[in-house]
Amino acid sequence: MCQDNPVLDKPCEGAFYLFSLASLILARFVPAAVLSFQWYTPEACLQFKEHFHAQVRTAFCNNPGMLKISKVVVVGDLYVGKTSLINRFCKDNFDRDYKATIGVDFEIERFEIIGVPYNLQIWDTAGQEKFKCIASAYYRGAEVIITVFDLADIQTLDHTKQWLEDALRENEPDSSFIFLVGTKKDLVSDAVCERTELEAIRFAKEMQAEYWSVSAKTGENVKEFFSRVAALAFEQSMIKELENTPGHRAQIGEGNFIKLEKNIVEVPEDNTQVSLSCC
Ligand SMILES: Nc1nc2c(ncn2[C@@H]2O[C@H](COP(=O)(O)OP(=O)(O)OP(=O)(O)O)[C@@H](O)[C@H]2O)c(=O)[nH]1
Ligand SMILES: [Mg+2]
Repeated sequence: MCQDNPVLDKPCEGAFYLFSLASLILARFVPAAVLSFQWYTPEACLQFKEHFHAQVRTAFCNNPGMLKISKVVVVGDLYVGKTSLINRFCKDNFDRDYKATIGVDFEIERFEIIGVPYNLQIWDTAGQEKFKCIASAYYRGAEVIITVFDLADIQTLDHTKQWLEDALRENEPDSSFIFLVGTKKDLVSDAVCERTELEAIRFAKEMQAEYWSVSAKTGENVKEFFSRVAALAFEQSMIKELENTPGHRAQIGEGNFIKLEKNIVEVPEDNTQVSLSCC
């Protein structure tokens, strides 16, 4: 079983809190695309209840037993570390040996956001050319597209635009959050990392993506990154659902919501962070 994320559970203090709050307020009111120049840090991933859209808060106060699922698709060159990133997050392990993904694979990860259960369905796709047509069949309906490159192999960054273009082609315009993720942070020196990140942030801007750097080996930024993914996807899908539904609140619970059998969730009135629940 996964442990609760200690970073997310511990209260923020002092400068961290201010930074976090400022980032969140920015993140709440400014679309991710506009923020793409920002370099996200673990502190930026916290999302408090009051920062969610009022419609979303109201919907969940009235319907705390609903469970929502969002689809996440992870793309990028072979060997960049897509599977390792997902395995570090979902299974908290790391394998030094390379085992190429054949076609696609997926994991479901449970979250609790503002006291509400929420699932991410994370699709891991193969980077090898020969599997591309199998993998691309699974791009459709992605609420989040994560384009991955290897911080230690700059060429893989050049290819991210093509991966993103392929994934976007299968989705409605402006329907997906886009992330650009540099992996294997542990393999590069601070100077190389900094240089590559400058280039990556430039790419992220063009791709209208949010940039993160992580290490599946050490776990650096991995939980924080997926918590950010979950918080943004959750809010966006809720707002979309509410906007697309005449009568808004009256219709909550239809569409792709899954009703839980029993009401296991209490929505607390105080500040509630995004937290990871057991696998
Ligand atoms: N040092 C280090 N090695 C990593 C990291 N992430 C992945 N690797 C290694 O890089 C290799 C490739 O990782 P995978 O996760 O299998 O790569 P992939 O992108 O899923 O590859 P395909 O499935 O072929 O598309 C493996 O040997 C991993 O152990 C990391 O953060 N640090
Ligand atoms: Mg793989």
